[in-house]
Amino acid sequence: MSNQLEKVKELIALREEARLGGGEKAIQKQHERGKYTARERIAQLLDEGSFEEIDMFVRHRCYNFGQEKKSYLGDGVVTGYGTIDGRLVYVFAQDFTVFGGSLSETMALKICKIMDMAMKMGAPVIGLNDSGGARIQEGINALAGYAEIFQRNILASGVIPQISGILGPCAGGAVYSPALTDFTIMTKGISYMFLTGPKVVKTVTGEDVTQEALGGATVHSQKSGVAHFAAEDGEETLRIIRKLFSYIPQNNLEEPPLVECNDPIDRLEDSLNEIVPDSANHPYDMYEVINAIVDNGEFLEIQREYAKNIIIGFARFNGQAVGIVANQPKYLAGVLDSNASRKGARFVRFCDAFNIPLVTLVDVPGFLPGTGQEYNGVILHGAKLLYAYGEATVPKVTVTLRKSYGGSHIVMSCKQLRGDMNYAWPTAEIAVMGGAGAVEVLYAKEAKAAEDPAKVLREKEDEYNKLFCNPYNAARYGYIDDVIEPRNTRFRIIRALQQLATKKVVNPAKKHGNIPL
Ligand SMILES: CCC(=O)SCCNC(=O)CCNC(=O)[C@H](O)C(C)(C)COP(=O)(O)OP(=O)(O)OC[C@H]1O[C@@H](n2cnc3c(N)ncnc32)[C@H](O)[C@@H]1OP(=O)(O)O
Repeated sequence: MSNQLEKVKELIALREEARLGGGEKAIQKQHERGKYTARERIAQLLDEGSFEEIDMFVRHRCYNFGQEKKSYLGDGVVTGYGTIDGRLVYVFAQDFTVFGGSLSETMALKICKIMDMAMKMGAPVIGLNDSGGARIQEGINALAGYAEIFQRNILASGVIPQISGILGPCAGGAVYSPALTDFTIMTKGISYMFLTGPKVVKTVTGEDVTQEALGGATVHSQKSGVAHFAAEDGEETLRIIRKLFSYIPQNNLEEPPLVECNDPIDRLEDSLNEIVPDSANHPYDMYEVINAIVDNGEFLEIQREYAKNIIIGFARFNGQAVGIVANQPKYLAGVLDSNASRKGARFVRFCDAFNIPLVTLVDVPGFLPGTGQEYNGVILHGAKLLYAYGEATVPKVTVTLRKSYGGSHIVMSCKQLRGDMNYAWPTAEIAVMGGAGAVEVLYAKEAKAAEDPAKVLREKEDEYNKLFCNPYNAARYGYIDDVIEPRNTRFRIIRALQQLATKKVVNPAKKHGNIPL
């Protein structure tokens, strides 16, 4: 065998060794935990055969606690690039078979390298997390590694999309990298995220709690809002990432991919002409409206289980990706509260950063009143949504279906917040407040003095409703561009988006704004 062939053989052997990560036993253990390995996950995520691995021969350089005798090719992370539906993405997948995927100095360097490449090439970064956190043997160098990653997450924010899949533990400071990215997808049963684990919680606060109850996928998708999706298993987590990616562009200078549309743009949806109940206090389901108007009824909902009074997610109109924000009358009457405002605001800002037009469907009775909300800072949280809509320069199409009262009317992409096309259904009620509340304020004294107070209030309420609880008063001032037939909503939105395709608005130059946090 020639010298060269010998060397090629050696390379092949080294590659085989690297592909085994922490070894066959560790891989078996990973499978027994119900988890795939880093390389198996990458293969499921990317187009077949598209992955190009980088830094396979990197080893850690720690000499503490006998670490020099224990090192693995590639260390605890697999990094590289590949494609999803033919589009370039950069990927890192933590390898739990090597020191529990814990972050070493060299692992951080590998992750930073592909983040830097992604920034240079203007392509998204997808991180698959499965790690015991900072590699304890490496001390401060592991912490420095995290800080390097976080700094890159921050600089990449709003420039390239960043998506985090959580497929195992993600604890301590490690949680801040996913938190800084745009979307976090957790996996039920095998993933958890928390700052301090159950043992520390018990020591500090005395509270007894399991890992699942403290930071499992269900907790973070329903209670905290940290996770945007809770997938049933690892495969679903990766499928969601692929689907999500189909709606978003490569970077902040590009448009989302246009998809061929086989759903007629002028499809009339007769059911919408009768969807709003006669009684203002009766709900209807906003999902029915969304499904009826978007291409083929396809809607990728984000944070489905969190703050259900507002619905956010991606859909397409005539093949063009949009972000949908909609009040849900079926849940808490669609009222805006702190969590709904935060949820909506972050989504609006993502869409604006990445050139995704916004379609807003309004049926909102107001902000939720009371000490619970006020003590929780609803003023600041509501202001976030207001700020997000007000600063957004992407095309903004708003349709008011029914209620649109007071401050919540302003917040939900009204004309003065630079809404481009503001439509209303004939059932819209756009006013300072509902009739019953208004007459209580205006005519309480008069009613009290009358022979039949209820009759006075009823008459005044009728008068108020006739004057204000309709779309025509707002349309009279041009605050509503047109009152449209509900069944025609799809077509009118598509027409509006076509018209707005060349929209250019530039906000005043500044270092950055100071969004209320
Ligand atoms: C930025 C600041 C931070 O990150 S502070 C957070 C520091 N990390 C932690 O406190 C978590 C420590 N690890 C753990 O609690 C457990 O290993 C967790 C993650 C819960 C996983 O448990 P389990 O599934 O039973 O696996 P295991 O304990 O057998 O671990 C597998 C191998 O991985 C190792 N490992 C784990 N975490 C680290 C770490 N942080 N640094 C160094 N090594 C770590 C374990 O020692 C174990 O190694 P081995 O297979 O026994 O050789």
